[in-house]
Amino acid sequence: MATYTPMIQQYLQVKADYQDAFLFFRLGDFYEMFFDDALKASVELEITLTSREGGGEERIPMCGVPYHSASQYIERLIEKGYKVAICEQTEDPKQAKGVVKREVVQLITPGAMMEGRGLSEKENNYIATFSIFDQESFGFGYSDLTTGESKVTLLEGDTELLLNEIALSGAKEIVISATTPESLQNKIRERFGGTLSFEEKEEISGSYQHLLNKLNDPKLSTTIARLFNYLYRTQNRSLDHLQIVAPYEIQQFMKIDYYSKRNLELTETIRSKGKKGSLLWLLDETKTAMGGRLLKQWIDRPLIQKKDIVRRQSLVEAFLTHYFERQEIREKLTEVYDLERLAGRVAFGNVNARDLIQLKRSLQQIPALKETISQLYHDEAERLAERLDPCEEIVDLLERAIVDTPPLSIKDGNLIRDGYHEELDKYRDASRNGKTWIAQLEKEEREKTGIKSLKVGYNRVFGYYIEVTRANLHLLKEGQYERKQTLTNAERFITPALKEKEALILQAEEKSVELEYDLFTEVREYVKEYIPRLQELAKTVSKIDVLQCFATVSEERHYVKPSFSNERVILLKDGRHPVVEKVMKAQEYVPNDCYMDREREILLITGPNMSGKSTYMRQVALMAILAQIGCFVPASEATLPIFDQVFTRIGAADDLISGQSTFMVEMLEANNAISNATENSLILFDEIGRGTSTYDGMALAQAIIEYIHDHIGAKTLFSTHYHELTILENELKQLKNVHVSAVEQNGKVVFLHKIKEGAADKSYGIHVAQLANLPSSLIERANEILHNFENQEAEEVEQPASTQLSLFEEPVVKEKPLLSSKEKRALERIKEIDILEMTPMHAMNTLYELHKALKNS
Ligand SMILES: Nc1ncnc2c1ncn2[C@@H]1O[C@H](COP(=O)(O)OP(=O)(O)OP(=O)(O)O)[C@@H](O)[C@H]1O
Repeated sequence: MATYTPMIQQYLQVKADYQDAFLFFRLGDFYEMFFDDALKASVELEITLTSREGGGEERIPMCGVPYHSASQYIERLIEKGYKVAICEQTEDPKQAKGVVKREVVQLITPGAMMEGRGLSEKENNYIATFSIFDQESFGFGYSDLTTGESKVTLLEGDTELLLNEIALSGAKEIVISATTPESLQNKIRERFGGTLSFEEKEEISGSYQHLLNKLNDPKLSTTIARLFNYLYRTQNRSLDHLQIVAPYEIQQFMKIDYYSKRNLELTETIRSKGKKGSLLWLLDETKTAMGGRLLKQWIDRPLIQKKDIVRRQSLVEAFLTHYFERQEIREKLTEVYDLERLAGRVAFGNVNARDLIQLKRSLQQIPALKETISQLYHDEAERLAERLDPCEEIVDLLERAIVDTPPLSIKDGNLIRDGYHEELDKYRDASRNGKTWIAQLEKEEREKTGIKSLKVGYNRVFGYYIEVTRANLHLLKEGQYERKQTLTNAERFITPALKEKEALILQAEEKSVELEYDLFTEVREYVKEYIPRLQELAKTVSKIDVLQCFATVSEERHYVKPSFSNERVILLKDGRHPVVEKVMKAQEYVPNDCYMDREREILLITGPNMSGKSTYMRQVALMAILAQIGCFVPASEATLPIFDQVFTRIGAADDLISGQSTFMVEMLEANNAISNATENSLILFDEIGRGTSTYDGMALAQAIIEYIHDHIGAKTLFSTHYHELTILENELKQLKNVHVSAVEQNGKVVFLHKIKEGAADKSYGIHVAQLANLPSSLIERANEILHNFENQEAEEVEQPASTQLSLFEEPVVKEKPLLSSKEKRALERIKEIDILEMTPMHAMNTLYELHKALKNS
């Protein structure tokens, strides 16, 4: 084995504990990386790879980043899903015997970071954990280190339920025990690509025991303890901002599985995976980062208790009907900084004076906010107003202590106000007096020497000096000043008195900078005591923000307050798809009604491609979700049941990740809906069965519809291309046909996007293909084939037809060659020939022509 230098040995020792992270090893002004870390980091960060001697036989690969700009490199690695261990010198090099002691002071990971580009201000940054109690019982929890929130629940069900919760949380990192089955670990990696981290310690530590007070099941406590142990171990600092852990039950909320959530594009679009184009994007009229995060949480978990929904609705109404107050509230909210994350940074110790000024400004908005909310004259709103805590003590302290525009750095002074601290004022006086003395000196020396251009200057190396230009040097007496530095055009001098003052000034300045830092830390510690109050305030402010946001969107987009039916009735008049409506120009969107009750549990939707079937189905689901998060809905009148669950099978864009065939995913999702839906659920099935052969698909589609009809009774919107299925209306009492209308004008299809009763009479697929500009010869050919199919069908119908489609027997399809138009013309010609009237020559010629025509067909 190579005998490395002591420093490299130290590196290897530290690195051994952080195998899965890049080790940023502090050497002077750089963080250096060695060996494999260096090879990998030089590629990932596009930095130069060098090497150094390290005692071994070969040179050691090395690369490094400057200490002062390290954060941007760290962020880049974290964004790519890596972890970074920060290893600092932990003793003064002057006192070190041998190699300076170094330790990892913080592990930065995708789920545990306090600042940086990877953090989106309107999104939580969750780190999750789970414990496996037995095959069908799991503990699942998650925290946001930036805000200090944590939640935990017990899940009774199979691993799919667990995977679904993980997916819904959107966690960037999952902390698990190394004993977690390999297959489950792989599934998590495949499906979510999040970083996995390991922590074995489940014992509850005293440092956070008090945060578990609300957890009445030890399983909940041990689950979240694993996560806290990981955070305490890797962060190595105060986590005083962690809040009391909130238990939750998934049954308290509308259940929308991860895939349905994606299909409905609730928080991101399927294609771009971005927020733009999602329901969240449409709704986001929040003014604060905290409000933005809460909005996303509300969309992720719609309510199912009528009283809770109605409470939100009535607040939204109060905000909506008070236009001017709402505008004022919105204005005030714009001035409110991210109190939640700020509280986290105060605890973490990385808050600066500018943050504190922003905290002060935010808190200064609270009294006016309180006042305006009281003017809504609404009981619930009044309760919100009462909970707004202006934390006057902090405002007062910050007002007295910190200057209005402090610098970014907290180590260079100029942060603390005059008059805040006597000793600091003394130092400042000393320094100011010294400077006045120097200004005075300049004046006196000019008079004394008669040199008008004589000046007193300062630089870091020589301190204060008197500068005289070369041309004026002759005016100085011999030995008047002590020569210090010669420049091309001037000489610089000092005097003992100047140096004496300089010492006083510099000493005072140094002392005041030190003192300012201490005072700032004191202020920060004081603010730390207020973290729980700030967090409470943040919660109330974010709630107000989301409620005003609902009111704003509802007003701007003309939404109505839905009422809730205990009779499981859906009545939507002039319903619109909120997002499609927004991206379309005004008035272009065609509103549609939807009526469903106990007699109309299933709507079978037919209509041409592109006519708006999916849009219609989605708009019903989105309205249900909007209603259950407490927002108003895009319709002129709306009554809805409270749905316990929403299931969808729409589109196929998202199936690639799981590595299953589209059809398999389609069936898995259908199964998921069928086995979990109740009569209080909403099911959207968009062209189920399309992924297999026509007859298979049709058979499955029909069987699924029958099953839902006979055994579940969930409200179901089922769109299909199989016109044959429309006869089901005759047999299934609660199924009704509706269609999206289209008309044909001059051989082209015009979509009306209007939902009408009854089945569509025609499919317009080829017209749509024409719209998509497929070659005209191809379109012509498709029309021909269609024509043939239709003739063929007509012939088949002439045979005795069964009233129901035969589902499980292979239907008899006559083998018939399909003829091209040329062939058809040739046949027609043969039919028309009167052979008896032909000469042999004429017959030969005709045969030749027919052969020629058919040869190229
Ligand atoms: N009510 C409406 N008003 C105006 N435009 C609409 C409406 N509904 C849908 N559209 C427009 O029609 C397009 C096609 O809609 P959608 O995807 O819902 O059709 P589809 O019938 O489900 O089609 P396919 O059968 O091919 O999946 C949408 O992108 C939208 O631009």
